Amino acid sequence: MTTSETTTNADATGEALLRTEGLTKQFGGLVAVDDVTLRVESGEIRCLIGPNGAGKSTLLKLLVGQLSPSAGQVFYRGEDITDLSQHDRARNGMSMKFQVPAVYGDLSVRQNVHIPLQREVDHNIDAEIDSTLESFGLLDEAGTRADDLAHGQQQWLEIAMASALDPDLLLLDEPAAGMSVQETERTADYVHRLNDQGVTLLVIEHDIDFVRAIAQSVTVLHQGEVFAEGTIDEIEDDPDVRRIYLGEGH
Ligand SMILES: Nc1ncnc2c1ncn2[C@@H]1O[C@H](COP(=O)(O)OP(=O)(O)OP(=O)(O)O)[C@@H](O)[C@H]1O
Repeated sequence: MTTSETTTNADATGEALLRTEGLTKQFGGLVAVDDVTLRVESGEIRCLIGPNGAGKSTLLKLLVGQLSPSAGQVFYRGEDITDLSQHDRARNGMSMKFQVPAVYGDLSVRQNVHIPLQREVDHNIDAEIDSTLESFGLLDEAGTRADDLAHGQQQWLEIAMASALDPDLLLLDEPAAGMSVQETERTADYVHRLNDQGVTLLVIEHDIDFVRAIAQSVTVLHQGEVFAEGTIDEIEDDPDVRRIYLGEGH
């Protein structure tokens, strides 16, 4: 098993941006997330990998407040946010893009990006939408119905929506799923640019080339537990990690 001290960006108080303590989620008799204690440091790009059913999506939903844990706590900037709603977590700077694209298919690309921004009392909202669309290569598609976008563009639209409110922490569930090599590379560029702008990212991904392109550190989940942590090289060289992936087809 690998452990590493590759991430040392904790803030001046030594506090991680996001931290969990013994986080656990049971569905009936199934323990989907099992006693997970994890730190995500401010400024890092962390990838969360693991075989199918390892508990990755469930863990992200616990972090963002879409699910309540059976046990354990979530801390954000040192504050216990376990009982905060998803909305309140978003107001504190956490944002998430889910695995299944959740754009509003009947609305235009522009209207979709307007949704997260509509509470803003900013007179420059049109300029803000334009700039967000431009950042994700979608300005020419502003008037297109979201349902009529290509799959990759829908994924980018969702990342655009999740990043429209300038989150400090962005959680992405398989942002490159179903993308071509070129689209995946572009998604990696977007992730890097968001990170350069100060966004901390926690990304679930199966595509190891994408993980290699973006991850500064990697956490491996297996059967709901943290199985290994380290750099991508350490993780790929870890015989125990290789073993749990054998026969998984990833
Ligand atoms: N709402 C739910 N009710 C019951 N069981 C669930 C629920 N959500 C997830 N599970 C189960 O919890 C386990 C972990 O699922 P989860 O989707 O978190 O895994 P994952 O690592 O994201 O998998 P994948 O890589 O296939 O997306 C699985 O056995 C899954 O069937």
